[in-house]
Amino acid sequence: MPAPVPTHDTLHRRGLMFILSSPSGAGKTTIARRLLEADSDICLSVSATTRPIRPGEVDGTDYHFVSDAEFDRMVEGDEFYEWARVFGHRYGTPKAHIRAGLKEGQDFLFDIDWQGTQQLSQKDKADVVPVFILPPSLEELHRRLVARAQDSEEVIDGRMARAQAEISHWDGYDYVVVNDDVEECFIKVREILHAERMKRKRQTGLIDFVRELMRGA
Ligand SMILES: Nc1ncnc2c1ncn2[C@@H]1O[C@H](COP(=O)(O)OP(=O)(O)OP(=O)(O)O)[C@@H](O)[C@H]1O
Ligand SMILES: Nc1nc2c(ncn2[C@@H]2O[C@H](COP(=O)(O)O)[C@@H](O)[C@H]2O)c(=O)[nH]1
Repeated sequence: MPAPVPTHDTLHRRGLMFILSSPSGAGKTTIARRLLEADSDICLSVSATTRPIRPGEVDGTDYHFVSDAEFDRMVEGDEFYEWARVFGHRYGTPKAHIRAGLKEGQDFLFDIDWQGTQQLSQKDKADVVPVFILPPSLEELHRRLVARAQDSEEVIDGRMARAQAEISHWDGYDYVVVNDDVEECFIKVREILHAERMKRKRQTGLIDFVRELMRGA
């Protein structure tokens, strides 16, 4: 049977790795959740972490919460795409499914820090779309961490102490968005995702489609 003629609706596209990074409390998890609700074509890359679970978090949905020994086993088994130590705990991206998913056209959303972004960019630059979220001010960042009411004062102080060091990595990102108003920030981030999907290099089915157009069929 002859292969079906491609149409613009059925064009194959390679998936992308959409990364959101920011200092703790700037709002990347909030924006990530909005994006996942609004767009069924992107799914969250659920990281493994050794940090304790927070109230309201669900194991397997927000993170895979694992022991130090389990994390060691995963590192030794080469199960991570990238991993890093952040705020005294280890966090890593399990690589199962991601490479195969990208080939199939699945987009993945990553809520990871600058160390993980560097590692993914070094491995698969063409698939990575790195976005950095900035807070409108350090005062507002502190207010948000306190208002989130999920970390002790000591943990919040530690995260604030690291905020400027995190912000110093802003220039390693292709896109930078200030999260002042959540809705405005979400719209900008969604626009970046939509534009990146249209890049010629990602639309791998274009060659056959254009070939058909050129044949005048
Ligand atoms: N634009 C905004 N205006 C006011 N509050 C916000 C805004 N964006 C996020 N928040 C709130 O700030 C707090 C921190 O947001 P969030 O948990 O999304 O940050 P984060 O960058 O993912 O932090 P972490 O790296 O610690 O996970 C949350 O309580 C969230 O509801
Ligand atoms: N390099 C990686 N960083 C990660 C990963 N998962 C989360 N993170 C980053 O850790 C901090 C703290 O997160 P929190 O949930 O404890 O507040 C934050 O910057 C995340 O983006 C990962 O798999 N790799």
